[in-house]
Amino acid sequence: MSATPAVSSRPIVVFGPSGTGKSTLLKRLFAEYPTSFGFSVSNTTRNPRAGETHGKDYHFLTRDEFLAAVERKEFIEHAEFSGNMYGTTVQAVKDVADAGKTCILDIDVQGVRSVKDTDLGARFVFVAPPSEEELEARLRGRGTDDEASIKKRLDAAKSELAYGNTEGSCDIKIVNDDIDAAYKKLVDFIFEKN
Ligand SMILES: Nc1ncnc2c1ncn2[C@@H]1O[C@H](COP(=O)(O)OP(=O)(O)OP(=O)(O)O)[C@@H](O)[C@H]1O
Repeated sequence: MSATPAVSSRPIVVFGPSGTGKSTLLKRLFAEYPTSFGFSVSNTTRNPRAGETHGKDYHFLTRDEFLAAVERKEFIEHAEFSGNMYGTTVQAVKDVADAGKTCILDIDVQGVRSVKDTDLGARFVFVAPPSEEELEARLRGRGTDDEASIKKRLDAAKSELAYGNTEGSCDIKIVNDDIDAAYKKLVDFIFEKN
């Protein structure tokens, strides 16, 4: 068995259209290196559910606290879903590095732009589909979205692809054609083997 490579404090931002395979790649990464990586703890204004712990599952904030943190520009990204606010702060990402892990951020293009405006020193991975046809096939094959949601995701994919293909948007573009090859590229990039 090979030794686990040294952990970097620089966050890794993974972005790309919905259905391109980000979760699939990250699941494999976390399974292979269970102690090296972490996700940041999100903030939310929704009420805790049974068994959820403040600071572990979420940082639970009142709406006023949340809005004050937005005002202080503490958020990388935030959004409202069914009446509750959710978001990721710069501090939450730094907390992961302070715990000795590399923070992985799986975010959209707006979030990517926002991370670039911080002092996090992140590295950026654009996960691209082999083609738009294959992306559509994967979204359908996943079986988690209805027709309207698939249309919405494919629409959003166009601007995600355009951004990812822009010079300087990422440090590496990984075309997720063959999953094993794509995963190897991801690992080599993360551990700076190339
Ligand atoms: N290289 C690959 N070849 C074929 N199918 C793949 C490949 N990678 C992922 N898939 C499949 O494509 C579908 C979408 O993958 P996944 O859910 O990981 O995408 P995602 O980018 O995380 O999407 P979202 O942003 O919506 O969370 C899944 O059914 C997954 O099993």
